[in-house]
Amino acid sequence: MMNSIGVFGLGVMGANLAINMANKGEKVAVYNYTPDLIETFQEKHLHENATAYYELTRFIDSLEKPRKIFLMVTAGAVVDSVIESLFPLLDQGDIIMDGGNSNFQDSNRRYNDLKEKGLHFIGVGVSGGEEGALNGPSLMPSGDKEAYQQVAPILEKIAAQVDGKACCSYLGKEGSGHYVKMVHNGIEYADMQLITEAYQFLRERLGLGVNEIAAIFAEWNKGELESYLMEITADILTRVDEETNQPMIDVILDKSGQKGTGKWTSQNALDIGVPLTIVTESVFMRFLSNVKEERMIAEQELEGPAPLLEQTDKNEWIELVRQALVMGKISTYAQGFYQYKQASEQYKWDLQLDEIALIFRGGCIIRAGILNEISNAFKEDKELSNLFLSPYFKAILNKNQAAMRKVVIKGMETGLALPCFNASLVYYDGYRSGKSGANLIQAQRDYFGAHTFERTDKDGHFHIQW
Ligand SMILES: NC(=O)C1=CN([C@@H]2O[C@H](COP(=O)(O)OP(=O)(O)OC[C@H]3O[C@@H](n4cnc5c(N)ncnc54)[C@H](OP(=O)(O)O)[C@@H]3O)[C@@H](O)[C@H]2O)C=CC1
Ligand SMILES: O=C(CO)[C@H](O)[C@H](O)COP(=O)(O)O
Repeated sequence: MMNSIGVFGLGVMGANLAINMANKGEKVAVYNYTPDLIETFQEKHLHENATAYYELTRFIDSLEKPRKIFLMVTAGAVVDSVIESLFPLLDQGDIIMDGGNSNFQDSNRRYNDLKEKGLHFIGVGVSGGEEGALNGPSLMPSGDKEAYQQVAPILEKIAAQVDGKACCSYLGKEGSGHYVKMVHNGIEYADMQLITEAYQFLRERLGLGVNEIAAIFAEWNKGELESYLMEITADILTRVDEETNQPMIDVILDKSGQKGTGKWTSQNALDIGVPLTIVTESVFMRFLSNVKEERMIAEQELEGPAPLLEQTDKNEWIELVRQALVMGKISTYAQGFYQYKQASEQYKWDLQLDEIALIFRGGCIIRAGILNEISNAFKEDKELSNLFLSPYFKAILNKNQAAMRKVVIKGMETGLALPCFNASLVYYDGYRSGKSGANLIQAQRDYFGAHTFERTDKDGHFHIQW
């Protein structure tokens, strides 16, 4: 019997996706560039529906036509070299899916190159980590719709399911699926940083212990802040290091890694003219975290205010921080979904924002209760530009902005950097200002560079001798 799909790449994600497919009844062929991971797969994941191949030709020949091959390899040049190795073995109409965190511009190129050669390329954003890959990830596929329809029964079956709906939908042409995944990761960075800022405020300014904070986060996770990241953070804070008996969080070095998708999201926001300040601050904070040695010196050299809040009602501050976190989260999604809207218009992708929010509800790292409301907001008003203006979110922001101000001011007064909380508030105040300061910018530009300006009282572009 022929295999219905082939998985190329048996690292963390590929092996688990292959087993997910096998568990759902697909006959899966698996292959890896080096034999070690094939052996590991056979030892760890023996499955009646999964067959491992050590030779690429046999792997390809075992697949039903049109062949469906799911690549789960390191993003970047590796994807091109794998496609090159596959190309001579494939026939017209075969379908290559790339599930890695590929740059959407690479996916645009691969889509067009393969189309010219008579092959289909489907970029599939995958989120959910190891556990999601095995039990149901969020999948963000794009490419030719007809090609997608041929793989849809498999992808929609292996994806997470929420309220009877698969967390997998055709998103649009070219590399739009990888674009959606990229911005997903940007939101992920910002959400992680916002939770971290809430944690730092509670720990370093209110003086709460990790177990108290774990309990607070677990409680918050039952309400407006319900999300996977909130849930795992509460869990992380309860973990004790077996070697030192200290909270695990206190023995982890405060230098953050990153693979680049957050940075790409910010770079693209600059390219297409979107104010993505919260994600960008979170990327910058990861960079700043990495100069640990310099920060340790600066801590001794540079002055700041007394760090702890005195004579304070802790419960009142805990609630203020919760409200600030809700506002930060809404602001992050507002900016991220605004980026989707702008990208969709500029790249002519016709992204459906309500659908994107739906497929993020299960399987992925940013899954959160708020996504139902985000989907509703864009479903109710297809022209909605910014979530801030939807009735549901407007009401929350009008209520929570006062709390955000108090937390941000207290952070500044006590010398605690809260870049993402601060960026949320700056964005909120900037967005709700009918009058910006850009008239002065325009005057300056015209003064030094004769760049012209528009007037408030008549049409046209004007330049004056200053
Ligand atoms: N880990 C996660 O949580 C998530 C990861 N992703 C993305 O999925 C992709 C895979 O990630 P993950 O499984 O974690 O990574 P791993 O490092 O576990 O696996 C990488 C895979 O790529 C293969 N590979 C590396 N170099 C080459 C090469 N030159 N030619 C052919 N194959 C090669 C490896 O094979 P070999 O051992 O033979 O080198 C291995 O199968 C990445 O793009 C990642 O960004 C997406 C969502 C979540
Ligand atoms: O795509 C993912 C989750 O959605 C990966 O876990 C990704 O590696 C996370 O990004 P980074 O390593 O840059 O923090």
